[in-house]
Amino acid sequence: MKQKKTPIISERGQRAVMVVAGLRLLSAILTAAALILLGSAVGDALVGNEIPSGTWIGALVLGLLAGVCAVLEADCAGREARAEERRIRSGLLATVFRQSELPKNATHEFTSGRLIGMMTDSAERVTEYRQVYFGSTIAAFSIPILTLGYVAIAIDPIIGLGGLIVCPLIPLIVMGFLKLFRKVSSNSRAERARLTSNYLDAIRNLVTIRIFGAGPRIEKKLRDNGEANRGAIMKLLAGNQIVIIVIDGIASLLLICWIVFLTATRMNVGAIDGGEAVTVILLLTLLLEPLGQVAGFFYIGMGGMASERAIRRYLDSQPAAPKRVGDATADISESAFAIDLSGVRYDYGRGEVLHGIDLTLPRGETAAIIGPSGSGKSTLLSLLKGALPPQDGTIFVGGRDLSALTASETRSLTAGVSQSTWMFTGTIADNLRIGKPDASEEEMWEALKRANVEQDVKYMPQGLLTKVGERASMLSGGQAQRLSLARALLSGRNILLLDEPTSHVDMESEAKIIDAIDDLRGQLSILIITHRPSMLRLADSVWEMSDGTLAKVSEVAR
Ligand SMILES: Nc1ncnc2c1ncn2[C@@H]1O[C@H](COP(=O)(O)OP(=O)(O)OP(=O)(O)O)[C@@H](O)[C@H]1O
Repeated sequence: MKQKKTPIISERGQRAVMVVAGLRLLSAILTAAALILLGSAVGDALVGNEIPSGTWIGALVLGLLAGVCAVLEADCAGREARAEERRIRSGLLATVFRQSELPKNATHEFTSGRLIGMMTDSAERVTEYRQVYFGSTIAAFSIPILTLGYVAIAIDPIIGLGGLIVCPLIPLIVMGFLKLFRKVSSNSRAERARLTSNYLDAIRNLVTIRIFGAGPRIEKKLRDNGEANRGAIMKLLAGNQIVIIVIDGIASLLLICWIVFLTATRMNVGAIDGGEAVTVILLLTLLLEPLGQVAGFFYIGMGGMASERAIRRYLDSQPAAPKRVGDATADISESAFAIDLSGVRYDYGRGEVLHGIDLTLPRGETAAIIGPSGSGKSTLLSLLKGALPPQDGTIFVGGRDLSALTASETRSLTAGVSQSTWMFTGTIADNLRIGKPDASEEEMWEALKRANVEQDVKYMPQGLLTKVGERASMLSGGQAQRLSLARALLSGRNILLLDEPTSHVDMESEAKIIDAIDDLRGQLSILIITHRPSMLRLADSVWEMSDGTLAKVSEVAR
């Protein structure tokens, strides 16, 4: 059975396409009516008849109405294009957020750079193509057929049918060019996507690039990418120009000559009179409607179709939106355990890395996991955080079975601090409110106090409104970690997952973080991954991960 394609454009958007097509058609019909009136007026003038007084006014009114339709078409197309663009972007963003993790593999088709390109450039191209171009193109290609049909019925069948015979020529030429330029067009898109990805990579790794003095090399690479992109665009534009010259210059000239030849011949044999001949010649303007669309086809059409295919491929490769999305923060049923794992296994696809993990963290207690690098600690934490989907064994967090939850529900069960904190460019308050959007100032100060960073913020020039800089460049590593802890506390979740929170900070900051966690003990359930012996004294139980297996090594009776 053929799989149903994921719709990129909403139902409303699809209806808008039909409205745009309808308005373009209506505008053409009104123009045709005005031209027919004018043609008959010329016919009357040619034989010396009096021109009916309403003719000019009628033609004027019809022309004005055609203009109004054209304006409405442009307005509807533009408005709906922007609305669809917003919808596509937020749909893509929601899909990205639903992913358990962002692609790490550079060979993955949808790298971060590609996703950014998709949400910006591609979303715009799709809507420009669908909402603005597609409807008017459908109409533009039907207008010559309707016009020639009218000519065949109302004026002369030979001219009408003779014109209809050559009509398919234009789509055939377009399809020929389409084949010819497909590769040029896809090359241009590939180069653009490569450039976006490489720029993003360079920006993300600025510090590393600087440390290793790799600036000139990266700069040269980006320059080469930019040059390749420019070359690809120039080739595309050159192709577009060729198409415009061929279609406009040759096809339209041939069509005009052919219709004029038929009209003159029929007038010669007396099949039509002068007025009818003039009407056919005036209607020629409508026969050239599709030619106007052809020029856009290679830029808007091909780019839009390819972007649509890429977005669909991305959406189809991602899990569908969950049916139910609940806020699972309510925690914590009657379960005695904040975390309860039994027989948990995990395989990234290259062999098992967790071999049947059993772990219990009683509510209100603190557990620490130690173990060498690569033994599986982060994998275990990723499962608990909902960054990896459960595979084998049972995982209960806050009394909830993770196999029955969506990734976002799982994520909402816990809060955490990781090795290096991500801060948004904004104020301290902005960053805290990620944890609780409606947090009051009092709540924020309380969280800062609990995270042992209240004094630091008080001494900052603008307190909560102090800007942290890009990637928290105005804060010390230790302050960023404690702010991250405050953010986790503000979220109100009562299970904390701490992934080596002191690994990148100095001893003074480490002491402050340890003090903060010490004060939280008993109030929250805390799981800490750590290499630091100083943190172990916080733990009620210490577990050791070794090559994918976990064993309890000590327990403090309190
Ligand atoms: N995304 C991934 N894809 C494939 N294998 C992975 C991935 N992440 C981790 N691994 C592998 O899983 C194993 C456990 O890695 P993990 O990061 O969980 O160890 P860790 O104990 O947290 O190490 P560290 O202390 O260095 O962070 C390693 O062999 C690692 O190579």
